[in-house]
Amino acid sequence: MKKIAVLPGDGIGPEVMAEAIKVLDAAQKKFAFELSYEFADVGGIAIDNHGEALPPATLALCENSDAILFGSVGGPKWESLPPQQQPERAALLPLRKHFDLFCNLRPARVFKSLTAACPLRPDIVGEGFDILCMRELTSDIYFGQPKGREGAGPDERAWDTMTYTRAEIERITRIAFETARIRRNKVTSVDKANVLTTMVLWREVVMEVHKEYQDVELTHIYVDNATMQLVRDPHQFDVLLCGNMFGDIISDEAAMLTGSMGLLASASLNANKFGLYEPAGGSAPDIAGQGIANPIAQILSAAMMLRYSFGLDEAAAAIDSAVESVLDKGIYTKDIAIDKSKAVGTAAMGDAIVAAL
Ligand SMILES: NC(=O)C1=CN([C@@H]2O[C@H](COP(=O)(O)OP(=O)(O)OC[C@H]3O[C@@H](n4cnc5c(N)ncnc54)[C@H](O)[C@@H]3O)[C@@H](O)[C@H]2O)C=CC1
Ligand SMILES: CC(C)CC(=O)C(=O)O
Ligand SMILES: [Mg+2]
Repeated sequence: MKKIAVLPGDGIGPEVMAEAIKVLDAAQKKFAFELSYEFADVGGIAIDNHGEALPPATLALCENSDAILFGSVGGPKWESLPPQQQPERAALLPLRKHFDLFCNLRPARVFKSLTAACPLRPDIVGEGFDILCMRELTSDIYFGQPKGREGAGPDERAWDTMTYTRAEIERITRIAFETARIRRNKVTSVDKANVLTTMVLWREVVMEVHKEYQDVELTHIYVDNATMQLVRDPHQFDVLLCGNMFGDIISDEAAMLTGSMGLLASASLNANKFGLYEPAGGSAPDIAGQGIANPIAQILSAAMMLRYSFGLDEAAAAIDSAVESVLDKGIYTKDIAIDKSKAVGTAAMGDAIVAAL
């Protein structure tokens, strides 16, 4: 029996999490494995209920579980709190750091039946594309010290520190090359080495590690060009290797190129393959509470959990196929429906995926 810490969080988090649990329940019956779930508050809801975004009991549950299934945190209700107390900074970043979840996998692929929902020109998207955004998740400007703010008036200033160690770059780069070998053998490293010293080190280390992976094609690209090339010709990319901030930005862009933020799943893993699984998007306050959020990113994140944390490849593949077959039948939530009047809600999408499974 594998124990899952389920942290639905805020906004659409609980809505899409309910559908992922339905799908996991159906997968357990079909493939004869057993999961136990324990739910806990995280993010804004935890501030409301317990006075802090990452209560000790939630962290203890995660420590005593085999994997973490995470929804999303944050929203306008908590935006006026001091920055250090906001749900994203006080819960999600510390969780990633605590478990050393440095390797964030965000696969962006266009489902065949969704090419019409994809914002790219049909001649560009063709039959679809398949990119793996590999984002370093525990360093960079999000974590670098010092951070600060001081003064007042026109001289008031604020600062963050972009920082990477050689070891941090090496470990994510090695995984990028290993992963490319089981994909299409190509790594594009995204940096800004023309301006940032941190990124000069990034590029140097990527080139050094590449000496051990000469069979893998390596290209370097500046981040501004990368965002443009993604729109111009996404087919040129296989594994996009990014630091924390650039990967954050690039993965949202890649998500939308597939049709919606609500489609992009993610896995955040440490060296022992302990993982936190969450949609790449946030709590979507603009649609929360309406029952219209797309649960597919959360469901595919649960499938990634089965695959990476538990080696249940067959069950994971069956969930992926169930999602694909539901989309093939023209069952769409509002974000991906061309004819919005025919869109189904969050629960109906979950039910359809369970039925397909
Ligand atoms: N991992 C996390 O917990 C993350 C939390 N956030 C937080 O979430 C809050 C909202 O952030 P935003 O910048 O608005 O980004 P967001 O990703 O929540 O929303 C961006 C857009 O994508 C749409 N969207 C996202 N997920 C969707 C889904 N499943 N189905 C249909 N549409 C979907 C939203 O409706 C919105 O129009 C903020 O407090 C932010 O800090 C943002 C990103 C990640
Ligand atoms: C707290 C943020 C870094 C969350 C986010 O936008 C992400 O992980 O994609
Ligand atoms: Mg993001």
